[in-house]
Amino acid sequence: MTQFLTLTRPDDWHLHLRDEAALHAVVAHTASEFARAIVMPNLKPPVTTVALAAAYRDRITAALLPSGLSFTPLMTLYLTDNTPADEIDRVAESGFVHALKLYPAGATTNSDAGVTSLQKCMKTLERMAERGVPLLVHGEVTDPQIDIFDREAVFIDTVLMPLLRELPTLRVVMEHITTRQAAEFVAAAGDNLAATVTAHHLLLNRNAIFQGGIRPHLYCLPILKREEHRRALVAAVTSGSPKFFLGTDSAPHARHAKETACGCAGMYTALAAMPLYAEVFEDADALDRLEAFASHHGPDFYRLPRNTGTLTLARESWTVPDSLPYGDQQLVPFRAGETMRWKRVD
Ligand SMILES: NC(=O)N[C@@H](CC(=O)O)C(=O)O
Ligand SMILES: [Zn+2]
Ligand SMILES: [Zn+2]
Repeated sequence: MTQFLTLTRPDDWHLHLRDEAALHAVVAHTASEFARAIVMPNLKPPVTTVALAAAYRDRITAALLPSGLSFTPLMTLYLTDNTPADEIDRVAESGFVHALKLYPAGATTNSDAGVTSLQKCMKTLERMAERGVPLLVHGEVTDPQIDIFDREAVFIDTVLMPLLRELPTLRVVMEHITTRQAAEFVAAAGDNLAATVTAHHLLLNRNAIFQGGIRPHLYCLPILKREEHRRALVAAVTSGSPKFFLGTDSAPHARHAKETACGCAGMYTALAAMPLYAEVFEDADALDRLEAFASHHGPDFYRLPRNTGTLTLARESWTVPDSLPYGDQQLVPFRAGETMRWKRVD
């Protein structure tokens, strides 16, 4: 049995760091495993311009200072109906903003300012295709008539396919994919389409949300799906295809905002993200493919250099804390109170 796992230092290609006290509470967890992360822009108000992204990047760097960890936040902008095409030129020339994020209005946490119709953004999307700036998509339709478990598959057919037909060179990352349909669509598409996959969608199916009672800490968007879909995701990430890479979608919300009559969507996996992915790959008998998924495919897609340092995990059990400090509140991490199989050792 493998006892130590040393990998090129990985990156997280989908992360929520929040702001202020929350940012201070979480950023070192990510920076202790990952060299870089694509930082999501769904703050309140959202990060819609290169100038706002520069200020947010500075707040992240300042929050990390006490830890002494080296970490590069890769910034993104929140696409709105009114993002001017000229902002894309500023992105392309910035050197630190790496993508724009499409939140269909109303699809998820802090998406109210999101896009109401892609038709309103065509000039801006054309400029992104010209300048090679990737579009990251929360791929779910928002039509309340569509069953929540079908919203990703319907998004592919009704939004993503027409968009890629209209702009065949646009570079797109389908974020946090959760279905067989998404895995198959991405695998079969051109090099300009890739996907991130979370640890929780690889580890759990939708039964987990209701095991012995309702479990608000396992509610996220897109919602967990059937076992058939989880298996398709595991097959995709262990296939060796460069189109799939690591994105935790670690999304902290205070305990009281999760344990309530109408709880927020999001799981906090950043405390031990790599040990979670290691379980998935080990259980699929594919530990030798973890490094490419976690450390190679992402930078290759984003046209960035791979990291030079390493990260080592050891087979060593430890117990995840029941809760973590989160400003003057609490944060319940994924697997709270449970035992982990792998531990980061440097
Ligand atoms: N994934 C989630 O359930 N929540 C994310 C938003 C998102 O990535 O859709 C959040 O910001 O809380
Ligand atoms: Zn999302
Ligand atoms: Zn997210």
